[in-house]
Amino acid sequence: MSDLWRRCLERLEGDLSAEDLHTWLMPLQARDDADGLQLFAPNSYTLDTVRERYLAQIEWVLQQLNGKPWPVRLDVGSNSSRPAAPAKPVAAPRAKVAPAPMPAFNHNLDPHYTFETFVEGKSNQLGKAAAMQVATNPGRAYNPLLLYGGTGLGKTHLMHAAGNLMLEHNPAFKVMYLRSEQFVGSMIEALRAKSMDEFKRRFRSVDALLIDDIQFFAGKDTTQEEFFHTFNALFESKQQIILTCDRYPKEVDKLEPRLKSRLGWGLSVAIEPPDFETRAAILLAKAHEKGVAVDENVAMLLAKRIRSNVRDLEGALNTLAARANFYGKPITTDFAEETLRDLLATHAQAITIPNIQKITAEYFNVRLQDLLSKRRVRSLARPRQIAMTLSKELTEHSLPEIGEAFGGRDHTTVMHACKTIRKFVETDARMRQDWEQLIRTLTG
Ligand SMILES: Nc1ncnc2c1ncn2[C@@H]1O[C@H](COP(=O)(O)OP(=O)(O)OP(=O)(O)O)[C@@H](O)[C@H]1O
Repeated sequence: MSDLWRRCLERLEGDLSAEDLHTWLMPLQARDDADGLQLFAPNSYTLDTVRERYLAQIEWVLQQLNGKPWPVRLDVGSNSSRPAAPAKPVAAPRAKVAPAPMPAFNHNLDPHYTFETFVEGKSNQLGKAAAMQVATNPGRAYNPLLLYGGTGLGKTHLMHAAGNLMLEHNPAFKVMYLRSEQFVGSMIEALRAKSMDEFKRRFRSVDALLIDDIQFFAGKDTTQEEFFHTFNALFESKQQIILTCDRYPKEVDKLEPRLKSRLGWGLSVAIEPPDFETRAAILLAKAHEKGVAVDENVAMLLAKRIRSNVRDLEGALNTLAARANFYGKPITTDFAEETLRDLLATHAQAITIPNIQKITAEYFNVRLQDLLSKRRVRSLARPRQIAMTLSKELTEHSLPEIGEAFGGRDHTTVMHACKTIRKFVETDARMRQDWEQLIRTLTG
């Protein structure tokens, strides 16, 4: 094993879990030469994961070990295999083979996540528009841009899309994407190596900093402090900041108030769970992208039954595609029902009116019998309206049926509840959070 790589792994041991280290980094083979370190991954999946999750950290450690930036090249293959076929036959010994040119800047962006591959719907159109504006006019449109919402709804996708578009407009633009854990990891490493100046320079020298899932900063005081200063430096010199969070940041416990206030300086946009039509459209688009033949009936079946998030929808599609491929069968609705029986049952199970009533009552800490009673005090009326609206959105029951299930109420009462709650969800952050949390619990 290359000595440099061994030392790099030793350093990383402190920052990464043993599982991550064994799953992703140990299987890599390394070869170092004068031009940098070459890492070989056993397959492209490992390669993509290493590039996306660990490359920035590896480069950082190598820079610490070598006292200067140290290029890393990632390839599929093994140390003993020949390097990727050169364009022309190379007669000279390996040491003289010119290395492939390194990208000028390691932006960590996934090229598949673009605006073209993002399906727009009511639930995400504001987020998409804002991300496009920011990408077209970085540092000037909205700064920071914060995309927030539940898991698997496309926040990361939009963030990468913005970064990719910035690069398309200007390939020299220094965009840096990283997950918040990577920011934390780099900072811990810098603290340990007493190289905080370098750390600061590195993050402040970018044109656009994209940090995913900042809720992980909660409770990490030193990280927040450092991020706060990075934020200020970038903001003042009009460098673009894009962040994502799994909820409205004001609702994240243990996030410093001054940081929360900074996050509100630009534009915060909620990404909502997609409605039925958007789910079906996303599914067809993903199937097309993956070259999987899926007709509209199958897309509608999955979109109707899997409401939790796009990641689950995509997971179901992948399962279907793999099974269909294995058995050499076309993906019909019968095949989908059969293959995904357990999965669809799990998703269907939670979504009955009684279950919605029970979960809503628990969430708001009220008694189920009070929720269904005629009492009209506000502490009961609001949860009741929410439960009615959830029943309308998440089940196939009609307004009269829902009214009946809620203590024999008229269908106009249910209609009014739905109208009120939808308006509240759009305008009131607290209400939106309750709503999204309940949807997650019911559909997750
Ligand atoms: N509107 C959409 N169009 C196309 N693909 C989408 C859309 N929304 C989500 N996806 C896909 O769903 C998957 C999950 O999305 P993503 O990782 O962006 O979610 P997220 O909101 O960042 O979730 P998390 O908070 O868990 O990181 C990705 O493969 C993404 O491409």
